[in-house]
Amino acid sequence: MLELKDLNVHYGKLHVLHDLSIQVPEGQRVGIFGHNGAGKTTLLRACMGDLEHMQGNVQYRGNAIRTNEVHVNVSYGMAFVPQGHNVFRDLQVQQNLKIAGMRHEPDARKQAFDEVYALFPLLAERSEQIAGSLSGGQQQMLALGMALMTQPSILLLDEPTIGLAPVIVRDVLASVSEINRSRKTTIVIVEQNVQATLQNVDRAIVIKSGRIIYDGKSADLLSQESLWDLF
Ligand SMILES: Nc1ncnc2c1ncn2[C@@H]1O[C@H](COP(=O)(O)OP(=O)(O)OP(=O)(O)O)[C@@H](O)[C@H]1O
Repeated sequence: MLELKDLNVHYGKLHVLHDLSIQVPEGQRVGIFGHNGAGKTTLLRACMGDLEHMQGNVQYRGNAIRTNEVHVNVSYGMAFVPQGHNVFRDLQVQQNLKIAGMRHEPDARKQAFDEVYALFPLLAERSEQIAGSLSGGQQQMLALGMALMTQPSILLLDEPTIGLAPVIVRDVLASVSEINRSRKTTIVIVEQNVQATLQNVDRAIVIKSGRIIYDGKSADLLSQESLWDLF
């Protein structure tokens, strides 16, 4: 379980997140939506402890998440894929995956490789290709694969479909759902592609100016398009 209780985040004088309390059970897929600047990225960074300061309580699987200790928080089973294609462009696909799985012993790394290649056969086919020569969608698959090399129990994804063509958006979101289905990985995904994402998550949270204005089943939000005017 990921638990945020009375979370407040400021950047200097700017109060970005206001008294947020959210509980994400194991294995749930949660979509976080809202306008630019609503505080979605800040929320993900708070979950990882990737902030200078925050007030309130963030816990993952009973472990207190502390700021400035991302390396410790990762060891609790968390992985964060930030916005953009976070791959080493000059290295091969397999070298990218190897670096991401560096902390593993060889046997565990082999298992992680097998798992990633089973989920993304395209990465296996292109294991020797230079990452920078992959398409945008393929690079995003590689970024997901790299996150999976740490064998996380929760994946925090910041706009993984940004800049991708609609058909590729669907592929990336379907891959995220497949990761959840096959590995039971909890998913927290920030997205601007609201409709496509709602079809791939169980729960939707809408944030406006750092406050939760909707928290409910994604299907309910999907069927009430009038609610989309909220954000
Ligand atoms: N490191 C920072 N220092 C100062 N202000 C910041 C910092 N990061 C974000 N902000 C500000 O905090 C607010 C929330 O930003 P955040 O990136 O969390 O929003 P967001 O909902 O993810 O937006 P976007 O969709 O544009 O990524 C914005 O006003 C932003 O300008």
